[in-house]
Amino acid sequence: MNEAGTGADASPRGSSPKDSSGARYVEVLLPMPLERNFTYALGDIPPGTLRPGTRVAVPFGKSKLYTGLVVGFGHRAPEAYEAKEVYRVLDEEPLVTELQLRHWQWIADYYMCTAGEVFRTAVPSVFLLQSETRVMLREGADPDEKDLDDTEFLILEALQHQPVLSVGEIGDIVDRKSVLPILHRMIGRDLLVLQEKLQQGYKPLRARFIRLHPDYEDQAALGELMDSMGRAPKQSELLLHLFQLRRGTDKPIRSKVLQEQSGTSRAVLKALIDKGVLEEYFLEEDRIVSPGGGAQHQPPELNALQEEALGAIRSGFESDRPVLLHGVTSSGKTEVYLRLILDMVAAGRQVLYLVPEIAITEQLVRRLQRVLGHRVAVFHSRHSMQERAELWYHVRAGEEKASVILGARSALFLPFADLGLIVVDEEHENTYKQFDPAPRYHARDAAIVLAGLSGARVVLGSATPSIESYHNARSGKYAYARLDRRFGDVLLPEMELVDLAEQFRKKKMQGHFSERLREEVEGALGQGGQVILFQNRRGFAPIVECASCGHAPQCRNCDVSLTFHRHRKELRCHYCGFHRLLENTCEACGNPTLDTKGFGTEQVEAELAELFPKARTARMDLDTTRGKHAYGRIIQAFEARETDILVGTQMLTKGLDFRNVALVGIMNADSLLNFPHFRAHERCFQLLTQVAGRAGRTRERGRVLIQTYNPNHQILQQVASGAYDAMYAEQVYEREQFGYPPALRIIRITFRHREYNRVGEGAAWFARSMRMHFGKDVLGPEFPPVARIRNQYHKNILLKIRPGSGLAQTKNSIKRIESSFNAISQFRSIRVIYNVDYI
Ligand SMILES: Nc1ncnc2c1ncn2[C@@H]1O[C@H](COP(=O)(O)OP(=O)(O)OP(=O)(O)O)[C@@H](O)[C@H]1O
Ligand SMILES: [Zn+2]
Repeated sequence: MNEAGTGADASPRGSSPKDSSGARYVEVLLPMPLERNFTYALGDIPPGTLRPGTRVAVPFGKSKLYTGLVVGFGHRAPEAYEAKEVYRVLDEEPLVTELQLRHWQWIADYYMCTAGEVFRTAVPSVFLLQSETRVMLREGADPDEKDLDDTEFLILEALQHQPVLSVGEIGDIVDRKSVLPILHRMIGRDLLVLQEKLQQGYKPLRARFIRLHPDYEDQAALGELMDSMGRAPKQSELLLHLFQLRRGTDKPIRSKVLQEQSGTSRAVLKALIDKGVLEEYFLEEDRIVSPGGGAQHQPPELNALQEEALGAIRSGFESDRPVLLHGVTSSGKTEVYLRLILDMVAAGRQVLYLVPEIAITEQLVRRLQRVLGHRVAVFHSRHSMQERAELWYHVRAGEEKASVILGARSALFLPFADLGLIVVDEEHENTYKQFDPAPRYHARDAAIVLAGLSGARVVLGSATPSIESYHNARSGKYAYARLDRRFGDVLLPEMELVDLAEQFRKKKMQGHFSERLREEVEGALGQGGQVILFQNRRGFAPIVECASCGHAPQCRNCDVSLTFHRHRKELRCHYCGFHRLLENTCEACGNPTLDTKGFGTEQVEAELAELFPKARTARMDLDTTRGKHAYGRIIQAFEARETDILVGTQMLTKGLDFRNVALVGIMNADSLLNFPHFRAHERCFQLLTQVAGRAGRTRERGRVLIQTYNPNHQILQQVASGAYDAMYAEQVYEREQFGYPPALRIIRITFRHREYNRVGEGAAWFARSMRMHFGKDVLGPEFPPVARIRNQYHKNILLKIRPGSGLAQTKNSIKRIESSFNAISQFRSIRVIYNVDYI
């Protein structure tokens, strides 16, 4: 089964007229991987009520209902099948703009998927009710019976008996024709919600905040109060600290901070609350918006370098090109974006601020809200569907509270009314590329196309630009601005490479800590500084091996060794989540001689407890950050200096701004160097430079220690000396030699099936056909390093596309090969997956 449906009978897409007058048919896009749109009859529906982007409920397949989008109009019935009738029109105003439809079509064409797949990804699922969608009563919903019509009443009653029902089941209970629009309306009125898979470990992060009771805001009353405090010195001390904290800010004050600052106990605070002098209240941390609405604070003055960069960006905009802002870590790129954002907001246009990972942007949210107030909204995949749906409408209406949208790659799909600027922060991050499922788009590149359609500006920012973007800047395709120095002229951290082989030989290792690293950690802590330790593997040890027979426990679904997690005494697969308890004896030979190899963050943390028993440590990796607010908690504790040493994986690298980090230690750089990928060296440079960039950002120069067995490796030398341009020159040269981007474009084609032999035969057949067209530009098929994941075998073909060889034509040829492939019965069940611009 090919992912894109049957490619054979594809009809040209997007060719039908957009004008509805006199139309009797509509062309409907369904949120599924179908190669073409379906035509439906309008029946009694007046065509004037429809526009492209309006949702309609339509039947599809055997008596199933789907939510589709009108994309065109027609006067004649389709020839191949009898058109069914549209059941209902779901929107008065189109949910999706015509500009979005054009953008989706570009994504579908470029990334070789269907517009239906883009539709499914782009629109929050709450807008896409279909027969299988499961709905339930919203907790606490208590509608007045008067406000309900008979059908609504019936639905609510049915849901009281059976808490979860599918849309199809509800359709059977009431009149099936009308159920979708009614449900959409009831969701809009907050009576129903979709059943969502609950986030694992989800708990809203609520913190206690404290304020003066409004009665005492009055000067006279306050004076009286302070006079009466004579016999309670601790209480008056605490009040004085509260006034101090309030000075110059109107941010909410956390009870905990007040207690710490005043050095008083909870009992003192409690006494004042009981007296009615103070009030305690709760807020969810990520909902804090500066009170009073509008912008509260002026942004800081830019320094001369920042002004210069700002000027360069603005003149780049004049030339209608995207601008690459290349600024070393902590050079103040964010403040420069802020100026551009303020310009745009003042002009009444919208801004999209893309970040690689939304969960770790609380710091950034706070920085933006300080200046922009309530005009910033966060689009977060962990927000409830309701919240995402609301934001959708705000963005579409161009409301003030949706002036600036901060989000990860999917925020690109919001229905902007008037988009003026897109900021792509940390543009080099590979999380901008969606890997699975289709559309496998690159958000940076799709953002540039969206900006082109919207008449918006684009600024891409990074301390370590991707080779592609820097290449585009050098060739003049992008304009370029540079920030070479850190803000406040703080020096970039001093880097030192520590030779692990030598340390072992001289017996200077303790666990995975060299003598140098131990000294530096001690030194940093001794001076009240904080430490970040980076290890790119989670868990305790990636491999468990029997010392007697050499057996290493493997995942039963994937071709990988299981990782040992000591805390849970478990072996876990990082590909499929399979886990089991670790036995004391080897499952193969029965000897109690199991040993671990390699190490992950959990082990680093355990060693720290022995080496630095007094230090307060925390760990940030996938295992410790599953809940919605887990990142936030770890980051805030580190900011508040409640943690001395933070151990983590690459999550640590993404734009965090800590003030007090004196030392960054890279536990082992070698696994990054030896990764089998044409981008390995580029990524290693980026990752290490970014982690290193967390050190010494504000006052004193920070230090970075890199432990490695390859201290003379070119890339590590380049990291240590901050030689981005040298790294770039070398990588570009190599990629030209071996034929990789940016010299060429690549498409990776993956074949996936449960049976090893079938994948092999199918991929071989496909590769042979491709070689007839493309000759030597076809590489493979090859099994990837992990050939089986979740019981599916994978095999890859890589196609290299030379400049000027017609991308569209190439894709058509591949699609034709795929049609023939699907005509061969034993191959039909093999999934074919395209990844254009595979990174
Ligand atoms: N003009 C300014 N006035 C005052 N403080 C500034 C100014 N510019 C930057 N800073 C401060 O300098 C620090 C680094 O700035 P910022 O976080 O914007 O750097 P960055 O270039 O985005 O860094 P990175 O790429 O490492 O994320 C921040 O704490 C920021 O508040
Ligand atoms: Zn597995």
